Amino acid sequence: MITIDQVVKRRRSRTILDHVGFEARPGRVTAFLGPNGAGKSSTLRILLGIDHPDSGSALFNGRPYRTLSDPLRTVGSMLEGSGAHRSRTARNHLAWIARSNGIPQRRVDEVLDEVGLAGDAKARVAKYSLGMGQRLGIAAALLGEPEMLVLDEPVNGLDPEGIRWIRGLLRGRAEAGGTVLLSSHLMSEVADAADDLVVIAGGRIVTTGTVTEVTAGYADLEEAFFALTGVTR
Ligand SMILES: Nc1ncnc2c1ncn2[C@@H]1O[C@H](COP(=O)(O)OP(=O)(O)OP(=O)(O)O)[C@@H](O)[C@H]1O
Repeated sequence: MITIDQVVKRRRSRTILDHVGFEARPGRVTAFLGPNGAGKSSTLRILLGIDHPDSGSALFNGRPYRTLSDPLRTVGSMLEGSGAHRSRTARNHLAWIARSNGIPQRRVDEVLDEVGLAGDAKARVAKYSLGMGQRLGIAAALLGEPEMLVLDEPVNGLDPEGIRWIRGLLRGRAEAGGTVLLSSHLMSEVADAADDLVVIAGGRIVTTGTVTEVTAGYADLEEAFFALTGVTR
């Protein structure tokens, strides 16, 4: 269970997160949606303990990320692509993360297989496409077999087959009882894969609910997104 409560973040004189609060529950895929600059990454950085809020809290099963005793086995995360150094291979990158977190090396091959990178595992990350980098980031998130996943814009750079693949992966994790939170600025590409939606605009949560609840009264998902976020087409 992920619980974000009344998070406020200021940058210089601007309030970029204004009492942001929502939950992502076990067994469900929660999509955190909003246009560019809405505050998605800032919220997820606070959740993952990279930034501090000015007030409020962001917790995994009631605990801040920084206090988790075995973070990679509890929460798998991806922020801004793979995070791998360009000169490394995917296998080296994952093996290093596994080693430094006490995760068995057999998991490296398992996750490479799971994300479809087994055939490219020995290529340097510099040669990877954007979509392959996303798959590597997701592989790292899965290494510790965590019960919760937090992914920032995971569909970015994926082709239609990749988007279908990630939808299936996220659904599978939720069906196995996991908690899945992913952000996107593309409503249509993730809403189909989601159970619950959280929509943010201008640093404020503008709506939360199931897909049916959020889209009630609108022609379709796109219409709801544009109306709720004030983005003009
Ligand atoms: N380090 C920073 N210093 C100043 N302003 C920042 C900083 N980081 C983010 N912001 C501002 O905070 C707001 C929210 O940014 P954030 O990156 O969280 O949005 P986002 O919804 O993730 O959008 P995107 O998908 O474009 O990253 C934006 O107006 C951004 O300019």
